[in-house]
Amino acid sequence: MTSLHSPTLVAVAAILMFIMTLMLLAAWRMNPRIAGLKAWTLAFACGLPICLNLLLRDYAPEWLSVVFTQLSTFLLAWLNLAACRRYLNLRRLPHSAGLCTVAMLLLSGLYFTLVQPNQGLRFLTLSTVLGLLFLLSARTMARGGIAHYPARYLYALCCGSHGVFLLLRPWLFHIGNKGLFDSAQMLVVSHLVVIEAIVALVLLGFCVVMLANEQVTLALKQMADRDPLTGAYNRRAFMSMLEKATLYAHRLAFPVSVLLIDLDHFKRINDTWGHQRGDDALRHVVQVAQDCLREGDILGRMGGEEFAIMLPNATQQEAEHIAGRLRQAIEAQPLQYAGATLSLTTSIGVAGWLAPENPDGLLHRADEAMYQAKRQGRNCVVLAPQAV
Ligand SMILES: Nc1nc2c(ncn2[C@@H]2O[C@H](COP(=O)(O)OP(=O)(O)OP(=O)(O)O)[C@@H](O)[C@H]2O)c(=O)[nH]1
Repeated sequence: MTSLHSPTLVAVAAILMFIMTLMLLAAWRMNPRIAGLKAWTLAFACGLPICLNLLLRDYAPEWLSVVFTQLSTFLLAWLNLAACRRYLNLRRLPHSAGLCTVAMLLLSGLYFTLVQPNQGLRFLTLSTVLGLLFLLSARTMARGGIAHYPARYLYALCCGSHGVFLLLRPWLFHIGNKGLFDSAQMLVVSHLVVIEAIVALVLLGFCVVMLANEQVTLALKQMADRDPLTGAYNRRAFMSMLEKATLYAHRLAFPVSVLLIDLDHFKRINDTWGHQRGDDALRHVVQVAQDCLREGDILGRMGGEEFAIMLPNATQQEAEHIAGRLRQAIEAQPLQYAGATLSLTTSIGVAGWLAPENPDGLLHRADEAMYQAKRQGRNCVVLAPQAV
């Protein structure tokens, strides 16, 4: 590695940074709604001046080169952290924290250059700040569950490893300067530092593209599976999940039940209060229902003012209990609008899955029970007969 020519290495890094910035710029222009892409593009754009500064530092006064290095590397790490927070819709970083850190970096940089020259301490200060910022970015991104968001964890891994290396590299130079490394080995160490930075930034660039892709895929899946008005699953997604649940129930012999819920006299709400309030009422009912359900229960909008809930691992009796609780909750929490109260009630049909019934048959029995509830005067729960 001693045969590597340092300026060539830095020039390669500059070309790579330029390509990565263009790649992110294209990703941002194509997906301007993905939060954080703009900040990531700007962060990578800082890579280019860092490389140029490394190439030209012999031709400029040392203090100017130090100021430039501190500023551009800090901006890269800070914008990276800001991008992570924007991507996850977290609160923005306070400008005061950024300004204080950069002022501290500039002052220490100038102090260790002009007042008490000490390259080691200058390098240690900068590396520590950058390392901590990258570790903070890694910690910010690692959330949501690796199964759901693998790109976030891959990004966190790359960011975290780079952060650890940044924290360790001053010690590497410290050991070398103590006389443990000869000048050839010190050259290898400095090449290693540049190569690690190139590899880390290229990997991070690809991870950002993966993050953008992950968000687009999730948004498309959301659009395909969810009802846009209420956010509940749509009929197709609900039926597909019910089918899977009945297959598992058949194989593993556990119960599955379904509630079919219809809002009572919903036409009156639309006619009296308008379609807009009708929509609010539908959203309100979904919210109340979600609050009553356990994790793993699936709520779907089957059409109009009709909803279905799948309760995996619940017998018909347990489902009847849950339906009663839900009916009461919806009745007890009317929709408040402009000082008025919109009372809402529901008729609920309950059916427990009977092997080897198919999902349509199960839903049909719940539907029959729901119509029975309507006939019985509404605002009540009716159980489907246990025999098909
Ligand atoms: N606001 C709003 N209304 C909807 C939506 N989908 C269906 N509806 C209305 O829901 C009403 C359903 O009316 P009906 O089927 O007569 O039932 P109902 O008035 O609830 O009476 P019962 O079911 O017999 O208690 C109709 O007026 C539809 O226009 C929607 O997305 N938003």
